[in-house]
Amino acid sequence: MRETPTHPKIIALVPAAGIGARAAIPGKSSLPKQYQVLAGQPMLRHAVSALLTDTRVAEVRVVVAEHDTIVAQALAGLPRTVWRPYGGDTRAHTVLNGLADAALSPGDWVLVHDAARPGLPREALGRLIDACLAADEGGLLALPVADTMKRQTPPTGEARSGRMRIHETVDRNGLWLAQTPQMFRAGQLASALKEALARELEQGLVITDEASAMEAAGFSPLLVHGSGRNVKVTWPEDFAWVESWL
Ligand SMILES: Nc1ccn([C@@H]2O[C@H](COP(=O)(O)OP(=O)(O)OP(=O)(O)O)[C@@H](O)[C@H]2O)c(=O)n1
Ligand SMILES: C[C@](O)(CO)[C@H](O)COP(=O)(O)O
Repeated sequence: MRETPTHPKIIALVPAAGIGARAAIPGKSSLPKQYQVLAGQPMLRHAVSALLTDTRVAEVRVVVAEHDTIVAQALAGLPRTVWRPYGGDTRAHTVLNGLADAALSPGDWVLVHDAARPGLPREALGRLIDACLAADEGGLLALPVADTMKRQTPPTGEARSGRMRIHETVDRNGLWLAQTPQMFRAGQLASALKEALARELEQGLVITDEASAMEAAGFSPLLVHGSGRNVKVTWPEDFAWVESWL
């Protein structure tokens, strides 16, 4: 990476190399969920378009699976948008590959956003950028937990199988649900992800988002109020209700 210039730029990076296993209907072959059409457009196009609504975002870089043949059509004509076939085995690998490929200075900001969150409102994106720039610290969109929280027994297992029982009620006070975008300095994020991936192998550290890698590296990312519309399409039934208000 180059030296940090006086005015760091802000780019967005969209990991879009997943297969959407949980969103697939058993026994039916389907496109990865990011290419499913919602309100006339592929979900990925909605997610990228949402990022482009803030003119401070200089570029959106989409990282897709190596043999992806759909992305060019899905994103055709969008300004300030490029895509690369460097998807990895996990989301963290995909993000790290995307960072390595981008010509970024360590001090540039990167907004990592799921392809599977097509409903990001412009105001929520703006809130995150404003908060991180003002504090000069990384952060993420998130929502305080609104429901009563239960922990299941047995502790591992398919939560949707219907064979789980309650082990205990968990105090929701102070708990948040992490969303994306998650905004960090490029240099710090790349180092944190590399370190976290090494520890994942050696110590079983779990990294499901960029913030978990940053936390493991000793940072305490800002929690910025997200939006109920910024949900992640995860299960088959999510497509219909997310589409209904896109
Ligand atoms: N190896 C991977 C895995 C996930 N992702 C991306 O990470 C985002 C959030 O992940 P998730 O919702 O878990 O997507 P999938 O991994 O596709 O879903 P599933 O776990 O159900 O297979 C998505 O934009 C997905 O495409 C990625 O780029 N590379
Ligand atoms: C990054 C993320 O969307 C934050 O909620 C999430 O951690 C990634 O999705 P996964 O379903 O846990 O793989």
